[in-house]
Amino acid sequence: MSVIEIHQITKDYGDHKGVFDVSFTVEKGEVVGFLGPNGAGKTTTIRQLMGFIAPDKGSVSIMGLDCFKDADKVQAQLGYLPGEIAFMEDMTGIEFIHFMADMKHIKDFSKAQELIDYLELDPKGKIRRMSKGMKQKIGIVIAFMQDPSILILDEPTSGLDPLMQSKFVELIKKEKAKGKTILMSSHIFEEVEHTCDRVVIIKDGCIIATKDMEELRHNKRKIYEVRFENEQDAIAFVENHEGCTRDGKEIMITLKGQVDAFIKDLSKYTIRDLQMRTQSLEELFMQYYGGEDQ
Ligand SMILES: Nc1ncnc2c1ncn2[C@@H]1O[C@H](COP(=O)(O)OP(=O)(O)OP(=O)(O)O)[C@@H](O)[C@H]1O
Repeated sequence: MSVIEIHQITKDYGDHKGVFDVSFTVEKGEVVGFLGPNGAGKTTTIRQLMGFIAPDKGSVSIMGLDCFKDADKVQAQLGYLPGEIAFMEDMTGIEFIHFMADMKHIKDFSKAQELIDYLELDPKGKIRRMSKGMKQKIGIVIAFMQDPSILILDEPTSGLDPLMQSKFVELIKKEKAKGKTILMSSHIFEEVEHTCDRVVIIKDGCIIATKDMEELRHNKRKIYEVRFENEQDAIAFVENHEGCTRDGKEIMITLKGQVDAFIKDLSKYTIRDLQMRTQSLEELFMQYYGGEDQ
């Protein structure tokens, strides 16, 4: 049995909005990234995992419990960071954290204090006067403070500065080392690359790819940028090479293998400059987002 099991769920909001026949699992100890463009259906899926809404069709379970029917039991086991946190704005940060700790029957506050210190959060002020980043840190403290074995995080680093984003990556790595099962949606490719074992990509409410991170790293293509001596040669080269783009005397092509024929063809021309770089994970994901074939 997988820790998280999403089986053929559909939640149809009409007008092609919602999620359609979505299935995936998260295994024990796995960190899975849930990626997709705005409005793709990530939060809608996560809300069904939290039991806030029921699927029209299909089923969602965590540790064998139905996420909607057994919502209370499921939620009690989870650490959850919502995409948009509903705060009690008149409370101070620390009052709100204590309030949530009481709701979750957390007696030992040491983990919460450890997280407050780690995230360099000053929780004394009123929430209504806090920045987006400070509020996000409060959300992270609340999600992690009960030391849950399963974490569901909806865009966890939204609003955090780069230093805090990398501290968050370290936090996920530590939790992963402890065997935690984590599902997190994200728009930040670097954090996904550094933390996830697998990524599930959703677009227009449907899963379009599930990829092992190692496999993705291995499949990264190489991007070649070539500056020709004269434009006519660049034009001729582009005509003979599919997927090649040109800007004046410069051409750009993305290759996976096939490099020998490319270099031999290039040698027929006078070349001013040649640069090669490995495709970033972001560029790779953009192919999925844009719907290009892999
Ligand atoms: N309660 C609702 N009623 C009608 N439409 C909804 C409802 N909730 C979500 N939607 C629509 O369903 C689609 C998926 O929304 P969702 O919030 O799941 O996307 P997302 O992948 O989390 O996007 P983002 O990255 O922008 O947070 C969107 O078009 C959204 O407008």
